[in-house]
Amino acid sequence: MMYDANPPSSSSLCYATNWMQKVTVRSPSASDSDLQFRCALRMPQLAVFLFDCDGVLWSGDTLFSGTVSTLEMLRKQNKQVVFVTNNSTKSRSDYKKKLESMGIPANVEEVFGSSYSAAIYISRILPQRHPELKSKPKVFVIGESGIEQELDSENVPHIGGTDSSLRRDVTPEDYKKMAAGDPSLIDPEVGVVLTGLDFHYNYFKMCLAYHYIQRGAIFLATNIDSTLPSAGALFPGAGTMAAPLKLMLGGTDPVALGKPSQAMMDAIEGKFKFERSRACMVGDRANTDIRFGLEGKLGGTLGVLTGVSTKEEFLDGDVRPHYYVDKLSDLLEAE
Ligand SMILES: O=C(O)[C@H](O)[C@H](O)COP(=O)(O)O
Ligand SMILES: [Mg+2]
Repeated sequence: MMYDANPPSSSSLCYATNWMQKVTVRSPSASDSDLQFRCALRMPQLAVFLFDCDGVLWSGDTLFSGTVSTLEMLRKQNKQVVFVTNNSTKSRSDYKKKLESMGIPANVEEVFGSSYSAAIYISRILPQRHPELKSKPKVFVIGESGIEQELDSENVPHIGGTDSSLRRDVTPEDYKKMAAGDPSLIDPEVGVVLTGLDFHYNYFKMCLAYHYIQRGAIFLATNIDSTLPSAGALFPGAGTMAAPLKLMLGGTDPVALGKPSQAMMDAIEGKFKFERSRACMVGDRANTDIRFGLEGKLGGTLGVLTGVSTKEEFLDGDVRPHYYVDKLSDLLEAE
């Protein structure tokens, strides 16, 4: 069922036009009274759909039913589909494989992840703002291979990440070396610390990241989502990797390059050349996906209740989508 998350007060039943014609819309106002729908005028205009992944298409490795046919329906109506994920553990080519393994045709060009957003920020924007990075081009990574692959795609040197030699306890010798800035542990060419979702995070990596930042490395994050939806439940998100460093740094936040960062929106707009008024962001999380679409002044934002945010958040929170659905495949009702 499709809902309009911020309806005008009056309640009257109306039917959407064009491809949403058949969808009965219900006003989700607190009393859940019947209907108001303002998007009818806008919906036919929407030509580009930016799709969040975790919590919208799937939960971990479990594809939500109806996802394949919903994307097929949109593509059949010549709507452009772009996959915009904050999950930095996979690269664009990894996502192409995952999408295809789930029956969703996709090409690398249709995927825009936070790891790619971070890689192009570090390779194309940061050097202009920080010429000192010429002598410190390396990135110390907290994260998985998705980040490493995207940094490689932009020829950005990096250490840490999936390096298994870091998956160990810290020794008294390590403390001394880190404190002294011993190059056997503290690489003098590291100018950036980049944190993302890391399934192998440990005290040693945290120590190294902190000591690099203490020595002037720029503190970046692919994203700072607090939780990760998987198997229908929530788990520590990428933000929990940056949080200990933020605490140690007295509250300094990293620059986050994933949703809702408008640097990412600008990069996506630059790549896909779309009119923002004709684009809709579809997401399960109010403070990343929906904020991304609203602050990006997109023509529409659609919340999906199969992931992180609740109906109450979409209804009464500070960040309200234009519309929301219980699940993505509800859009099929329109066909
Ligand atoms: O912790 C994270 O990185 C996020 O929960 C996760 O990756 C979100 O991915 P998205 O919903 O943007 O596809
Ligand atoms: Mg999501």
